[in-house]
Amino acid sequence: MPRPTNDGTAARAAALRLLDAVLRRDETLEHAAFAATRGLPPADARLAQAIAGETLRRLPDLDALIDAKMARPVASDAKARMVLRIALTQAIVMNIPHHAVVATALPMVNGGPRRLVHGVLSRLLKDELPPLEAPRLPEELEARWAHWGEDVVAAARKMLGERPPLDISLKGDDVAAPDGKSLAPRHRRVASDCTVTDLEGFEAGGWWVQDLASSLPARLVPADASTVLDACAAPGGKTMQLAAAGHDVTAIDISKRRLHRLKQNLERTGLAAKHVTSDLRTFEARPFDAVLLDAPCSATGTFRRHPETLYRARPRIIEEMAALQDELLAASARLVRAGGTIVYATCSLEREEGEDQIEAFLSAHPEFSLSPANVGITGIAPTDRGWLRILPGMLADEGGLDGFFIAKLVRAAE
Ligand SMILES: C[S@@+](CC[C@H](N)C(=O)[O-])C[C@H]1O[C@@H](n2cnc3c(N)ncnc32)[C@H](O)[C@@H]1O
Repeated sequence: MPRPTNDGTAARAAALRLLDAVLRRDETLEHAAFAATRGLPPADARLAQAIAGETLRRLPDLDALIDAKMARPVASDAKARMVLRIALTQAIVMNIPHHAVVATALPMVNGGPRRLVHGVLSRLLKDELPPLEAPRLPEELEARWAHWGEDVVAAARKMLGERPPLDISLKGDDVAAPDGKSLAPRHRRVASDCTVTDLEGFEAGGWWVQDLASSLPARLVPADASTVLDACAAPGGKTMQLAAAGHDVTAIDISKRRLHRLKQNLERTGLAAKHVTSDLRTFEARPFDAVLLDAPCSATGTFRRHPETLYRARPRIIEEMAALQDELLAASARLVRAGGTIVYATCSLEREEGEDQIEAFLSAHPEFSLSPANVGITGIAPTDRGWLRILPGMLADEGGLDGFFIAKLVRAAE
């Protein structure tokens, strides 16, 4: 087990392991953090995650700066480049003194490309470094999102360079909760530079952290739906909304580990829902009045909080996710009663996981039709087709919200 250090090298080595896990092994930062920061004091673990996260936000710009100082090209996954990326991030974004940046970078390349890293880093740190406030997105992603419009891509860049706001959902109207601006019923946007567990009312359990966009799908479940299946439920943000709204909720998820977190969330908030570990595709039950399908996806809409999605969401992953969503939608159709509602959602900015998915579903299931996804929030309105497409740039003056696609599908009465 690594020993705690007071010279900062262990945190940088952990940041390097995190970056490596994301860029070379396609892991999420959250998943990679278990192994990469094991045994580190919490402050070092937090620093490692902050360095890796900030590096991933600005990778194309960091690489351009590095390349300008390299005599010969260096592979994108070479250790020298990884160490230089981490070092530059600390100097540019985190305002860490240059001597500390160099002193913690060089031990990572001892016995390796130390001379190269030292030389390039010295040349880089001599110059005035740009602030990188609106970082470029990876090239292939900028190309993929171009169809949303230049303004959307520009807004995405801006959002990537900013600290995302912290949204909370309230269990009721009179709960103890931190102050903040309310953009929707039972929503509050609070200061983001704080520790969540220190905020007012956390222990009392009257609220939970949930991006405003992520709270929209549950708002579309009809108030008179008595029984609701939360079909991909963990860790339970939407389950809690549904339970707080008074529905009889059954929450299922294929992951036992994630469902355990849902159980803990229900316990903290004192809300009730049945929970079952199950694959939705084989789940059997009497049809529900409504099914909320918050499907697994590439999660590219959450790039502000999870910048690694910008690199993980390659076309093959999107294709695999779309195939799974197709199966999950078919299972949801089987589990909703005649006259009932399916709310389908993905935190993705890819049409394959949103618009295309629903058009294909409607062709294969003529018994379903779209109902306008009106959430009654200023600035968030359904498209002409009736679904909600949440894009970068929406509610920008308020701090924005995650990218999402949400459709409300109603099954014809028999
Ligand atoms: C987007 S997350 C759900 C987030 C959750 N609705 C919330 O608001 O907290 C998608 C979830 O789908 C689950 N999942 C993936 N495949 C599944 C399947 N075949 N059946 C049921 N759940 C599945 C994953 O384990 C994951 O927890």
